[in-house]
Amino acid sequence: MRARIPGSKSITNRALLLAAAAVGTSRLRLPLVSADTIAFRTALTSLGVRIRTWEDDEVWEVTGAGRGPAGKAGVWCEDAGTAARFLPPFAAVGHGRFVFDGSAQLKARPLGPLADTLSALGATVTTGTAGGGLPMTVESAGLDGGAVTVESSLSSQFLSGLLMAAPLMRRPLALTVDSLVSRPYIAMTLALMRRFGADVTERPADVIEVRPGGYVALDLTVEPDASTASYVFAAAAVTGATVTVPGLGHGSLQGDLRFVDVLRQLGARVDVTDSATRVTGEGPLRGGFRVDMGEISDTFMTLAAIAPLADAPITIRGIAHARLKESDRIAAVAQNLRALGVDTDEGHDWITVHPGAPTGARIACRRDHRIGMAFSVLGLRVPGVTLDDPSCVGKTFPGFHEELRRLFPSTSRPASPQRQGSR
Ligand SMILES: O=C(O)C1=C[C@@H](OP(=O)(O)O)[C@@H](O)[C@H](O)C1
Ligand SMILES: C=C(OP(=O)(O)O)C(=O)O
Repeated sequence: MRARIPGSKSITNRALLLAAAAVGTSRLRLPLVSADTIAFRTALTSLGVRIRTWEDDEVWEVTGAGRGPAGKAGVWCEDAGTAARFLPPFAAVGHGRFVFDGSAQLKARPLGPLADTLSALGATVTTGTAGGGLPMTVESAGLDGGAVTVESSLSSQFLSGLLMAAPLMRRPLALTVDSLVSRPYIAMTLALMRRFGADVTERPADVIEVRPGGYVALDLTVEPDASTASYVFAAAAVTGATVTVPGLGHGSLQGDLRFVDVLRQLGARVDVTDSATRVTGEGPLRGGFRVDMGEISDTFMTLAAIAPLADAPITIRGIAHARLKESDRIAAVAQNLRALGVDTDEGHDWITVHPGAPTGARIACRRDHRIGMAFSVLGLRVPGVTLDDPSCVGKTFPGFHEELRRLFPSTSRPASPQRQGSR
């Protein structure tokens, strides 16, 4: 079966920002169209960037001015971490006063290290709480660059935002990276910056140097989202089906494609080519391992939700920063697994899931799309798994339930809002 996986959120929102910072008109083909990317697009529009959509949203055309925004603006980031972390540095290389705000969920997520670094670079920044958080006000008259350290143990997004703004600074910027999580997202940022023409050098000891010179407009086709693909790959592994995702293969910019290595460890067959990735379920899942998912933490819930079906415990570690996302994801996964009758142990940065015979339960999604999607996969094997908020998937994959039903029509599938009447 060929899955229809929408475009990468991380690539879409980076490409929107880089196109907005470039001189000229860029075209993004097959962007992700979901709450997170529409929020990012709308936020850029509030900053004065011209964006047009064509062909039923299959092409987004962005006209950049080659500089940061000017004037005064209020910018609504909704639930999007990428908007709250990528847009303030872009505003700081502009001229004016910009106020960023977002949902209660986003307000609870950290921004302190970004505020500190922007202040060290010369912007005037205030945040909603002492530790940093929305609303964030940025007042600036452009930035000079220089040498700063970016504390990156809570999120890599602070560093990505600063890096992408750096070519619009007046002088070179040298960033020393301290305690980086989610490292593959920085490789994605640097790769996309280079495609848009930036001059970037990675030096020893985690120093990244970016020289001024701006960006040039580009036409870019967005790959399918690898984090989203984890759900259909896991679904193949637990049902014995074969699922192929075209357009995701060797050369992908997304670290989360490495989730298939975890499925291989569980006993699934995995084939990755230049143009596609295919996963086939091959009998019972083999547990009895520990895996560090700190670099691919958006996919740890996909593994944790199917882990009770394995023949031995599975420990996932290195994921403390997953407590700072749309929900405290370690707590959310543990709570829901226990509600399903599955033994679970957790610590600050790890979770152990024991084998079990999960019963049905109503999953508490905590407005977290990935909790909803991960437990829907378990629902393919366990009758009576329902979601308290099926529409939470709209943050990154509004058509998730329909696509899972299209791929697995005959499996006991509970998560559909229509059939369960649980909306
Ligand atoms: O840069 C990005 O596009 C992202 C980075 C990751 O966040 P952290 O760096 O906060 O772990 C990831 O969880 C998020 O979904 C997208
Ligand atoms: C953490 C996530 O989103 P963001 O940080 O971009 O809001 C996610 O999509 O899982």
